[in-house]
Amino acid sequence: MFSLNGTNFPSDSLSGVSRCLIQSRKKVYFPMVVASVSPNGRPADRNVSVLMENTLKEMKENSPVIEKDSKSTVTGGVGDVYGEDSATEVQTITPWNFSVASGYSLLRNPHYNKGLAFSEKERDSHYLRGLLPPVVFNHELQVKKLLNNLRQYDVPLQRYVAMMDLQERNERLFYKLLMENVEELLPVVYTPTVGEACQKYGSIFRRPQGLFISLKEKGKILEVLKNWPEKKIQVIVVTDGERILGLGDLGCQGMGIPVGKLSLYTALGGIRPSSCLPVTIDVGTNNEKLLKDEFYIGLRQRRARGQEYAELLDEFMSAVKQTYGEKVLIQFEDFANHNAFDLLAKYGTSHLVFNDDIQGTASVILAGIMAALNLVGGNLAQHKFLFLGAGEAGTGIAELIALEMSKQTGAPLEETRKKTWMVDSKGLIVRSRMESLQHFKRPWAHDHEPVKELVNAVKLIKPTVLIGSSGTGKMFTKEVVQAMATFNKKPVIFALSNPTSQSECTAEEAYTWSEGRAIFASGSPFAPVEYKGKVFVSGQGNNAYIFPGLGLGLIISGAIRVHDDMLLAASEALAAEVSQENLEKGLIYPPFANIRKISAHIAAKVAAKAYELGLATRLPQPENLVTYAESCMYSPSYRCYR
Ligand SMILES: NC(=O)C1=CN([C@@H]2O[C@H](COP(=O)(O)OP(=O)(O)OC[C@H]3O[C@@H](n4cnc5c(N)ncnc54)[C@H](OP(=O)(O)O)[C@@H]3O)[C@@H](O)[C@H]2O)C=CC1
Ligand SMILES: CC(=O)C(=O)O
Ligand SMILES: [Mg+2]
Repeated sequence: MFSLNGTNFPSDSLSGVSRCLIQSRKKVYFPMVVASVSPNGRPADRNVSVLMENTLKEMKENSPVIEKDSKSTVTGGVGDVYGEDSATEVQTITPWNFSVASGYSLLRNPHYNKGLAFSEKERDSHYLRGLLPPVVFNHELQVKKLLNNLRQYDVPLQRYVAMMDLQERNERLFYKLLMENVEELLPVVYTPTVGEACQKYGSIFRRPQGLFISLKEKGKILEVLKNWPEKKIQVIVVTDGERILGLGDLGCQGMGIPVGKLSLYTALGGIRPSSCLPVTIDVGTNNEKLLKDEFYIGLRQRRARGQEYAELLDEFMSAVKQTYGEKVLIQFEDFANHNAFDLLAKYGTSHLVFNDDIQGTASVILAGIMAALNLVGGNLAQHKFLFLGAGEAGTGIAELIALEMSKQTGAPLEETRKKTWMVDSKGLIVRSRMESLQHFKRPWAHDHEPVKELVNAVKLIKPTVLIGSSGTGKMFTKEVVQAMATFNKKPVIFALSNPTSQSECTAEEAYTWSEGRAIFASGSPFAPVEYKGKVFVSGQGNNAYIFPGLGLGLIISGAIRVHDDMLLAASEALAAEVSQENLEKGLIYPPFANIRKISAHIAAKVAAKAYELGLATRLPQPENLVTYAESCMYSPSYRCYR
């Protein structure tokens, strides 16, 4: 008989190796799998078979964050099962703190499955004989095969489904494939394809991903969080699905976004997948088409508003803090603006939260502008900005530009904001509209006569930088782009709306209509364009450049709050990664191929800022934050199971 935190088990119910786990003093043999407990609480036999060997020292070294990358076959992480505190203690067995992985179950467990890459020895020791064909593939060959398979699909959604299937089957293979082919596969797991996937989520739904918290779970969210199999969560991306990209209210089907964003946290920012939690809050949908769709997966009711909504969100935010502590990062994603700004203001002072659409986007676009200044000349304060779209993305970017300008010139924010103009669905935002404006638009209501059409606003304001954040496609017409090109030698144009169908213009339109003079970036990627014998490559102005590195920086420093200065630091770090060679091609963002290195630099700057502001709790501050950030990143290399 032995006891695990008060629960007694017959000693023959665990294999010898697991007894070794309990008994060993010097080395801790830490099972990936503790036990499968039957309803009567008895561990099922043969389940403790996959072991990772780790010394206590290694565990302590590994403990701060995520995962120490390691070339070793056996180390490579802490807390994959229990988290850092588990090094010396086996946790109480409850239905949610163990998993089964041996033999057939091992092949069905995406965290540990290696498919054909299981070695002969592993096949022997982990009851896999006969469950796999005789061939052994290495990781590289598996990646090659999958890439070949993916390229056979002509329809992007088929590729998306294939990638999700892989993630559900073999997580490490999924991440290796994604990380090594990030430029090719980002558009599959992220914008634009993830937009279509959300629209059709009900039809393509196979296995649930992430946590669904609906009004039905009101009063029980703490329990719902316990149903999630992982205990050590470091990043949560949460949406309520009301503004999914530029596609509007997709209700519960917005889950594709947190899932996609978090796979980028891992692939681009090195956050361990098991510490990422995608969440969709389902308060209904006002999308009539979905409400009538028999395959819709969410609550079939119109959206809850007011107190009912606020109470559910409040319960969620409290439950998260109670379950995962105050250092869990919560990223708000794709909320409609009537909730987004309020949620950020409400929880920004009590939780480690940021809104990706408002703040992450601001940071990435400010970086792009900083890089563009190398091409167009002048400093920030010498430029004039016009936005189409005065919502989360638009006003978020505008505010960060004003803040940076204020820091650079010493001018008050009220002054630097005057460099920015905005057009919404009712036309130019001017002072005479003040009374009817939502609060986040008011700082941008300057003195001017009313102007209805964008093209007229462009002609009157004469901006040097035009930014589309309207969620409405094709708004940068030929006339608009040509107007920009009449008074700018090199007009800077951002068409940020996602997915591609909602882009304010295409790369081809921007280059052709400006006669090859535009400095162009877009939210969703465009293929290179040939114009008059020259090839133009455009950058992707997407918050995916920022949030993975920002998150990594917050985690490695143990930050307890997000501060605007961290966003500015992230912008500077990203802009510094744009090489002369990139600029010569007209690129104002570095290639995504280098994103892990870029994320480490962003993380280091963000972490340094957290220490400087006294918001970091992980002490002492590492000497070299870049090296430290890199050393903490998740590696998808397979582990050798003993
Ligand atoms: N590239 C990136 O990294 C990111 C891109 N985005 C994209 O930006 C877009 C907007 O997102 P977000 O700011 O959150 O959305 P919001 O709903 O908060 O804001 C949209 C704004 O666009 C205005 N608008 C809509 N249609 C028109 C039109 N035909 N003419 C003029 N103005 C219009 C709205 O006007 P009104 O207020 O009058 O209704 C509103 O001000 C989305 O497509 C999203 O995918 C968002 C975040 C990041
Ligand atoms: C990129 C992103 O966050 C959006 O389009 O909403
Ligand atoms: Mg978003």
